Amino acid sequence: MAGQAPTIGIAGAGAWGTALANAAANAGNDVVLWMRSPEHAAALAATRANERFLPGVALHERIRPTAALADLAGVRAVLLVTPAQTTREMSAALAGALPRATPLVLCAKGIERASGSFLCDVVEEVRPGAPVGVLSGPSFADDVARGLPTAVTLACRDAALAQDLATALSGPTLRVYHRGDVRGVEIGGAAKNVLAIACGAVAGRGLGESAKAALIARGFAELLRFARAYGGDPETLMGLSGLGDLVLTCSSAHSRNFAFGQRLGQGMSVAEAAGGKLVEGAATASALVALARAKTIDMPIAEAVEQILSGAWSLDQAVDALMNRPVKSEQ
Ligand SMILES: NC(=O)C1=CN([C@@H]2O[C@H](COP(=O)(O)OP(=O)(O)OC[C@H]3O[C@@H](n4cnc5c(N)ncnc54)[C@H](OP(=O)(O)O)[C@@H]3O)[C@@H](O)[C@H]2O)C=CC1
Ligand SMILES: O=C(CO)COP(=O)(O)O
Repeated sequence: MAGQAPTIGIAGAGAWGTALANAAANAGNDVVLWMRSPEHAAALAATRANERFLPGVALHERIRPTAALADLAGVRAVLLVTPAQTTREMSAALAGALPRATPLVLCAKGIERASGSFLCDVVEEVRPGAPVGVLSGPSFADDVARGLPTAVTLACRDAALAQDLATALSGPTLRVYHRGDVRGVEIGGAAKNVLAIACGAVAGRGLGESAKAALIARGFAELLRFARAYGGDPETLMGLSGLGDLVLTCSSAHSRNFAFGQRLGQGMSVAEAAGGKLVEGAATASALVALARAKTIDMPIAEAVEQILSGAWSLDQAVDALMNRPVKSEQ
């Protein structure tokens, strides 16, 4: 990439897109930060802050907000940071704006609900032959934006590209590891959100810390089984994007997925519990469970979350179902 301007493009200026923009700028890059609303872009440019999604955080001076996709045309790589379910429409829009060689790095965590496709497969369908990567790991936007030490993983099938992008994005407070296992990294991010809803529900219902720890451990076993069956490397799942993110998201009410589960556990309806926030695990649960069933992968916790979300089971029924499964060997 010698000779190219060190500019990173970011599509999506919510909490995570804005935090990543600041981190990329801190790492020495110029950043073009795209959002769909021209009014929002004008507000960011005028106030040098994103009060709607990341209040109290100043926008780095090297970030240029824009609502014109064409402004991303010359960048070194684009990080796609809009919700998982917008991946198809956003990659199609970006396909029209970017040269084929520009890598697209997915930062959303989920599985496409309508098709049951992994997000990287969606991007590859829409931009055949173009380089695709995934960035994922334990990282609350607020922490990254405040410059607290954070580590994530960036995976591309092209190992040299993964290393190059990880180096470009790593800075004083964000450490980016690189890896070749795209599938493993994206599975970790997508599935942990569903499991975090279960952990939140247990906390909300007051079922105790022991139950939460059991869910994390047994949830991790589900993650491993699923990843193995769908071509992820189990070693990836032991790392930041798997176990690391599962532990973070299952332990903190700062997570929207955990907080959503917590409110379900306190007795709110599914609609009330979301509270207008993005809850990726709720959007992905049915697709995850359908993929698991298609390969007869045993994922009772993910199944229980899906049954609660679809209204088939109450939380108490889900707990009963999990506790009364036949006694088995731990694996
Ligand atoms: N927040 C976090 O700590 C982390 C989030 N992530 C992941 O990043 C992804 C985004 O999360 P986050 O930034 O927190 O979400 P937010 O809700 O904060 O922001 C979502 C952003 O996506 C934009 N958007 C929504 N729909 C569309 C669309 N159809 N077309 C274009 N833009 C759209 C919104 O724009 P508008 O304002 O116009 O609606 C907004 O800028 C999720 O998959 C999440 O799991 C990953 C790691 C950490
Ligand atoms: O993915 C995240 C942290 O790594 C953010 O989780 P939530 O979407 O649950 O807030």
